[in-house]
Amino acid sequence: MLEVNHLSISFLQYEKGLKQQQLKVIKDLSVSVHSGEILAVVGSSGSGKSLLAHAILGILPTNATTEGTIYFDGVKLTPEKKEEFRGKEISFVPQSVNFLDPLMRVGTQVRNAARGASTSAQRKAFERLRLAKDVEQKFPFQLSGGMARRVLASTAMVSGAKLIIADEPTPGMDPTVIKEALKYFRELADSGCTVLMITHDIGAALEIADKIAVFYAGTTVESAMVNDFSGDGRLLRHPYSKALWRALPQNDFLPIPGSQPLPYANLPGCLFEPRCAFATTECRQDEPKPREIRNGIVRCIHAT
Ligand SMILES: Nc1ncnc2c1ncn2[C@@H]1O[C@H](COP(=O)(O)OP(=O)(O)OP(=O)(O)O)[C@@H](O)[C@H]1O
Ligand code: NI
Repeated sequence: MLEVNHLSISFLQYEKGLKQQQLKVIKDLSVSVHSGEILAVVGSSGSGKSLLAHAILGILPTNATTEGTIYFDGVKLTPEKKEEFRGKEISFVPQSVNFLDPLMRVGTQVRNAARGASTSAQRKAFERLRLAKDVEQKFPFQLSGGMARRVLASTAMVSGAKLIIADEPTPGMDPTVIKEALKYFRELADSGCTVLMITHDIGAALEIADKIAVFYAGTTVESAMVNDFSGDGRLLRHPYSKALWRALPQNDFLPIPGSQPLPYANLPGCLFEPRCAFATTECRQDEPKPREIRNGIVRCIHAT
């Protein structure tokens, strides 16, 4: 249903005076999701998760240049196609509540954004996400952060879209509402909808996703089945995925020392090498190419 192949995104930036430089923030990123599946995209802040969503939707800023191809339901997504599908076949739950129109009552917004969803569908979604009846009459500034996020999620839920891209849909929500929202996404997927869910919350991802794509410094280091995240993490293929898994409170709770390289660091070899406990001199030479191992994809020359 969705196939992103070798996506790269650069931003044109001005340095001192009129000198310009291309800053590559996403490099050779590929992901694919089948219909009825939930793919969770996890990775630290700044790894390129939102940019992937914006590239699929065609809402990158104008100083961005992209390479690579994106297919949706067999159709190559050109800028025209992206605009045609946006809000119809492809629905978006944005990370920022600033996507809400400050001057429009939220009930009307949800129905408009979902291209004419019925009032009863909108009310059902609000009820499920525990938004009181009077919320539809409110303006965005009258909502709390968590309420605004529930309004944004409702839009995707009533849209009837074939593909939902949800960028951090749950922060600020109560645990019971998070559970309900996740269940809602799962039901939509079970009824044939495809979901790409971007999240910091690996726990939430593991609860509902079929597959997990792990992002690091603008690329996918691993795509794994959800069941690979279990036990001591030995089924995982990349040292970063294993480290993420072990950093969870229910596991060893061990943080990973160091930090993600910045886009302009321009490391020659593996981007995770500086933080990797298993790195060898070969890791510093070439960028590892994606390889298929045990039904997953990994970018690490040492993975088995
Ligand atoms: N308009 C822009 N111009 C220049 N760089 C940008 C722009 N937008 C994003 N970036 C850079 O691209 C990288 C990826 O950003 P992105 O928003 O996709 O991260 P993210 O994984 O969604 O992070 P978070 O989890 O914090 O939402 C970051 O290094 C960011 O600084
Ligand atoms: Ni983001």
